[in-house]
Amino acid sequence: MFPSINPTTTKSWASLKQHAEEMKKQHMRALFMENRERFSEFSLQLEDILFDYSKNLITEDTRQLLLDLANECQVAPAIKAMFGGEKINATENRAVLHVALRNTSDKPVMLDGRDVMPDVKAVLNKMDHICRQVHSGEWKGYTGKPIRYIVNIGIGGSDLGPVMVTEALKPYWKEGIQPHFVSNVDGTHIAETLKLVTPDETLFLIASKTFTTQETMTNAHTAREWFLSHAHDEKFIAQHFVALSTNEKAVTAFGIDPKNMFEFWDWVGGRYSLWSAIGLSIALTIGFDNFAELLQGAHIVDRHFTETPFEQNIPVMMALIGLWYGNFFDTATEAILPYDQYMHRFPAYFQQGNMESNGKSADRTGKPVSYETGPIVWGEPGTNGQHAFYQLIHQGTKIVPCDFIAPAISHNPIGDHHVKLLSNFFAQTEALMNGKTADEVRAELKKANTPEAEIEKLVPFKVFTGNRPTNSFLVKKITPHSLGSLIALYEHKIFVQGVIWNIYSFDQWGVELGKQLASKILPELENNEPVANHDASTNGLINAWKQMKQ
Ligand SMILES: O=P(O)(O)OC[C@H]1O[C@@H](O)[C@@H](O)[C@@H](O)[C@@H]1O
Repeated sequence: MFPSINPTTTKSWASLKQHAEEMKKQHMRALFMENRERFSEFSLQLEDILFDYSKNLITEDTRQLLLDLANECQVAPAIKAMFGGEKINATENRAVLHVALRNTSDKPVMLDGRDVMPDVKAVLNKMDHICRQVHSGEWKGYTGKPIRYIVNIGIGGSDLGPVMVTEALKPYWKEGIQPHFVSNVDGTHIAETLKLVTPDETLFLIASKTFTTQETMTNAHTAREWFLSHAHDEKFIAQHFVALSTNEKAVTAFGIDPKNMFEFWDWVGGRYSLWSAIGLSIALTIGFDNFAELLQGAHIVDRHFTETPFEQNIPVMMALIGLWYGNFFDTATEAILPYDQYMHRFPAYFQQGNMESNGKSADRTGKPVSYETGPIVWGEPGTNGQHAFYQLIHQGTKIVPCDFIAPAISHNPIGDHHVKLLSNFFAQTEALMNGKTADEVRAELKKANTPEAEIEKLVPFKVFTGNRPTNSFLVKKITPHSLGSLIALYEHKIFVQGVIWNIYSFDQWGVELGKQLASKILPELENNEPVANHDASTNGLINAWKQMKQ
C-alpha cells in the first residue's frame, strides 16, 4: 500500500502556498503577452481530444511545484496500487478495479492472486449475447412481440452513468429501441415511465449493486406488479426482467432467474460501474459494438494514465490544476460546461463522481483533515448556462474554475448552428481570461456616443476583471470512443486528487445516515399518532404533515 502523507507537510505544499501569493498578483493577460508559446506549452493531446489548460493562473514554476506535490504525495505508487488490485478502498476492504472492466489488452488483472479477466469477459459475452437477441428480435415478450422498450431501474451509480452515456450517444441509438430510466422513489417517476411503455414489449433491467437499495427495490416491485397485472402469469417474468447486480441471493429472492442475472463484483464502485453489467442499458441502446468502443476509449486513457510522465499526463494535470485553486485560492466549486446538448447529464454524472468520491473530511489515518478536499461540482450545457449563471462567473465575487467541453464536429450540422455554438465556446474562455478594462469600457461607450457624464457612471458595472480560470477540451466528435476517453480522464482526475488529499475516494459512508434515519421514520409515518421522539423541528414537520394529508 502507498503511504499516508498529509499533503500540507510536504515541501512543495509550503512552496505552493508562497507561490500562490505571488501568482495572485499576476494577470493571465500579461502571462499570455509575455509568452507567445503558452498555448503549446500548456496543452496536451490524446487521440482526438485536445486539452488546453493554458488559460489558468499558472506559470512553468507553478506546474513544477504541482508536479513536485504529486511526487511527494506518492501518486505514482498509488496508481500502481489501484491497477495492481490492492485493497485501496480500505474502509470497505475492497480493491478498486473498474479499469479491469475496460481492459481490452490481453494482460491479466490480478486480484488476490487470481486473474479477474476471464470473469469480466464472460459477463461481456453474456451482455453481447442478449444485445444480439434483443436487436434481432429473437428475444420475445410474452405475446411474441420483440422488445422495443428498455426500462433501467436503478439509482446513483446504477442510474447516472447509463443515463448520461445513452443521452450523450443518442445519435448511435439502435432503431426501434427506446430506453427509459427510473430512479426516484417518488411514485411519479415510475408512473410516468410506465405510461410510455407496453408490458409485452418492455425489458426491465433492475440495476443495483447491492440489490437492497430502497428506491430501486420499491420501483422494481411496482414494475413487477404492473407487469403481472397485464401478463397474469409469473412464468413470463423471465422474458421481461433481468438483474444487474453483485447479490445473487437477493436477485433470486426477487424472483429473477440467476441465468438472467448479469454479474459484477464488489471491486466495482457504484459511481465507476457504467463499464460493468450496469452498462447493459447502454449496450442495448447503442449496440454492443458501440459499448465495446466506449470501453476501448476508456482503456486508451488508462494506458495514457499509467504510461505517461506526469507533466504530459492529462488526468494528472487536470487534478493538479483543480487542486491549485481549491487549496491555494480557496475556490469551493468547479463548473463543467459541455457545449454539446447530448452531453447535458455529464455535469450531473461527475457531480456524483466527484462529490461522493472526494467529499470527505477524515484522512486515511482517520484524523480530520486540515485542508480543503473535494469541490462542489455543477454545470449545465452551453449556451443555456450563459443566459443563467455566467453573470456570476464573469463578475461575481467568487472564482469558479470552469471546464469547457466542445466537439469540433456536430452530429447535427444544421445551417450555422455549430459555428454559432463554437463561437460562444471560444468567446467565453477568452472573455473570462482577458476581461475588459475600464479604459476599454470607456472607449466602447464613447464609440457608442454615450454622453460623457454617463460614461464614468457606467464604467464600474461594465468592467470585467478577467483572470478567471478555464480548461478547454476540444473533441473531434462525441463518439462512443471519445466519450469513453473523456469519462476515464475525469475518473482518474478524481483518483489523483483523492491520493493527494490523502482520503479514501472509493467509499461513501456519508450517504448512510440519512438512509438509517429514513428507515426509522418510515414506520412512524404509517399511523396517525403524533410523534415526540425527534428534535422540535422534525417533530413539528412530521406532525404538520400528518395534519395536512388528511
Ligand atoms: O447499486 P446500488 O447498490 O443500488 O446503490 C446505488 C447507489 O447508492 C447510493 O447510496 C450510493 O452509495 C451510490 O454510490 C450507489 O451507486
